[in-house]
Amino acid sequence: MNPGFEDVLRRNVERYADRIDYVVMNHAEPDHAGAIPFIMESSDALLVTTKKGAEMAKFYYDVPESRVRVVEDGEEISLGEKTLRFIHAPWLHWPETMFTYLVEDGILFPCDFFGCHTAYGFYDDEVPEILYYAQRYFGEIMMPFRSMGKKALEKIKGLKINMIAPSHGPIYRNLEKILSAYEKWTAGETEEKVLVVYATMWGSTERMVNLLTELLMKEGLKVAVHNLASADIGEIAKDLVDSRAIVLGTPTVLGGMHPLALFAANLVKALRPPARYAAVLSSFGWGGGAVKQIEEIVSSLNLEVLGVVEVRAKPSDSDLEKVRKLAEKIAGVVKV
Ligand SMILES: Cc1cc2nc3c(=O)[nH]c(=O)nc-3n(C[C@H](O)[C@H](O)[C@H](O)COP(=O)(O)O)c2cc1C
Repeated sequence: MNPGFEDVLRRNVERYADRIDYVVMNHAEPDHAGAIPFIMESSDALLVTTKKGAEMAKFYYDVPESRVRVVEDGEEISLGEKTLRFIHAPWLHWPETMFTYLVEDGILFPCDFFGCHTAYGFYDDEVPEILYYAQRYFGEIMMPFRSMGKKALEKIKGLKINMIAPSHGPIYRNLEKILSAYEKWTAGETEEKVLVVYATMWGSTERMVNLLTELLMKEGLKVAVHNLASADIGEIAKDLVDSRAIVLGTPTVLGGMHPLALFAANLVKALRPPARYAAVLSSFGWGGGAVKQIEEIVSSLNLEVLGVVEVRAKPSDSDLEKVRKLAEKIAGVVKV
């Protein structure tokens, strides 16, 4: 629980129990574990976590070894009528993460996995656009750890799960939709979709972006376009989850990429999306430099560059023809 909400936590605990024996820490990040110093001080509880979690609890929350019970993968703790089973699920999205499974009720507490950044709705079926929130969260938090997510999904396959109660967003009592979405996202399955992110100062890059977008849409592709001057980074992360190609548009600024485009390129690098193809649109005034910089970044990613259209000042007719050719090439590989 977030630091600053200790009193809320205390009141909630007092409603249900007169003592605490165990505090389960699925994840050490402060939004989940920030109240641990308070709860450890005000009780004799043991902190239940993975080995890595014990190390994190020591550094973040000064919890001594004597107050920790390290649990192995699959280990259970009986609370009398209820049993908690701990499932190691590392790197979702920190190294210490685990899931807790309440055996008798079939409730899985996967912490951040399956999360949504929305406070709207208690159960999934009360939020019609739940998959939108789930995809956005996946893109922002889980996408770089797709292979670990895949392993975790395999691990919980044999469990009888009635509900999934993540630590952010609604509780899932209908599992099929979210499980099949996670199967797809962790496998890196993309759609016939192109993500276009761009910056522009005087509209030249934007003219090429607009033409490319129009042509790709005519080809029947989904196109998500974000002008970086006003873009919502979470939306870009969401669109990276299922886009097969990424187009970056940037003018040259001071011998390199526009700072917003540089930011976007670094974001793509960090989030490790499943896209396979890239293309670049760029404009310069005298000497250029943006394309060289973007090519350096893209070469460190696992992306095939389908084309670069670089124009001086404004795009000429022959430049626009190159954009048309690029659109054809993109459509040719993105459509399967
Ligand atoms: C602040 C600023 C810095 C620029 N730096 C360069 C530069 O270093 N090299 C260059 O070739 N052009 C430079 N330019 C010119 C732009 O790259 C050029 O105007 C380009 O056509 C802008 O594309 P846009 O219309 O998509 O914004 C600069 C322009 C501005 C406003």
